[in-house]
Amino acid sequence: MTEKTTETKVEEAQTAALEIAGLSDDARADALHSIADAIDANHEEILAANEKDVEEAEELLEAGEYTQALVDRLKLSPSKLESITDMVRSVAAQEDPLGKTQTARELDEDLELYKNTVPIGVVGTIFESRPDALVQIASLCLRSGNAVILKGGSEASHSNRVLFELIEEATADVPDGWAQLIEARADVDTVLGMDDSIDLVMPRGSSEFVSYIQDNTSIPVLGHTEGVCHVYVDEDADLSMATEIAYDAKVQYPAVCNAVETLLVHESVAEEFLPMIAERYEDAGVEMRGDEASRAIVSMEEASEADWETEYGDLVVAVKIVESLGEATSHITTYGSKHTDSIVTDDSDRAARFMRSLDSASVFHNASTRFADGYRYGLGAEVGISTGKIHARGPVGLEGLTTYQYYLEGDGQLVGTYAGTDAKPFVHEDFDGSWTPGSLSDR
Ligand SMILES: NC(=O)C1=CN([C@@H]2O[C@H](COP(=O)(O)OP(=O)(O)OC[C@H]3O[C@@H](n4cnc5c(N)ncnc54)[C@H](OP(=O)(O)O)[C@@H]3O)[C@@H](O)[C@H]2O)C=CC1
Ligand SMILES: N[C@@H](CCC(=O)OP(=O)(O)O)C(=O)O
Repeated sequence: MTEKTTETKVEEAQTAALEIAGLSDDARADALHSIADAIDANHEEILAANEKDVEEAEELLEAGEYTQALVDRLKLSPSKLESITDMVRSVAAQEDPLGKTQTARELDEDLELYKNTVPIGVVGTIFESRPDALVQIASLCLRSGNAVILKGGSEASHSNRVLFELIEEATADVPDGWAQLIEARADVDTVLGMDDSIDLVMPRGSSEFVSYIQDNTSIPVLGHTEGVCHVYVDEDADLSMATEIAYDAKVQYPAVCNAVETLLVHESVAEEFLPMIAERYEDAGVEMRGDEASRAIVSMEEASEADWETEYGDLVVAVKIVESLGEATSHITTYGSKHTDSIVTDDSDRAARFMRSLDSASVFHNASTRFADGYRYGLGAEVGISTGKIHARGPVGLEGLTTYQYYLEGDGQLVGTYAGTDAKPFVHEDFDGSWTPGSLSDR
């Protein structure tokens, strides 16, 4: 059998998008349960494929060509597979994102305007070598009635192929072609040129890569890029809490984009706090790199200017002592990536100042940056963490995969009635109600 071209795959997805949008809530949820069951039943096959990817990646890690962070994100395990299927089932359990009436407005008697959620259409996704991302993205797209083009990182190709085939087989009742796998960078370039057929491109990866996508397509792009995340330990912080948060944010999963990269510490608590966190970090093997003031308190490597803007994705953290909250927020504005930043303080006014001064997608008070995640936000899963502002920010779940349509239900009204010297005034009053196909509400 000849392999389909990328153009054919995109065309098939476009046809499927129109059909999948019409599938019932139950049909979309049932298909997700079939995906979860298929993954549960095929651990061996998935892990064998993943083993091949990991072996190849580990060779390149030894040769110094890959980072540990890449290998960590690539690796699957039985427990990771369980958490993947939990996420798929959790996406299935989410309320139907489609057909929700966001606004019902009476324009005049028997003239009603409804703003209703609908799928985006065909979504092109390009993501890093993280096989769980393929399953999360496909699940969210299916639940929200979108067709999806999936392009994962080349290091995960064996894992992605097996997972994709399982998803395809498990969703035999869903319109054919709703999910398509592409593998080469050249295929991505083809997709970027198909602006008539693709409605949105979501790239996840380095900022260079996301810029490359933005520069090479006229399709709207929702970028998901690096996380240079901060924890600021304020002068009024509970230092035990600050230690636990700084530890969790760095150590719990250092390879991911919501891990903390820079700790900012108010000068009045630095003498007490830095030795506390240094002891915990030392136990976990975290390397600290600090400014001169931090190094005068705890022995660590010197941080260079480049450290402030580096996403280590590893057990390394930069440390800086600041004189004020203003200095902390200005440091974050200068060097951060508008992903996720957190303040630890008992002073709610200062917490509010911190949160309002920053332009990051997620800003936390007394919590670890690692909470920036679709599953933890109750979205079921995430397509990724958007570092763009329009149309979705932070963890992108089902809502970020929908747009809306206006439906107007009338009874023969004409615009001429509402224009000119004897113009009839509009009512323009919102009411509680949802659109019922083809009829006016019986309020
Ligand atoms: N905010 C978020 O949700 C996320 C952020 N990230 C960030 O991404 C970075 C790590 O990603 P990394 O593993 O380096 O991923 P890369 O940026 O190297 O690659 C990601 C994907 O883009 C593809 N790609 C890269 N360059 C091109 C190109 N020129 N043309 C076509 N496709 C291309 C890769 O394909 P190929 O493998 O074939 O090269 C891969 O599928 C980190 O900074 C991380 O924080 C990652 C994921 C999510
Ligand atoms: N939300 C995810 C991390 C986000 C993400 O996609 O990270 P990554 O792909 O590793 O850069 C989590 O908390 O595991």
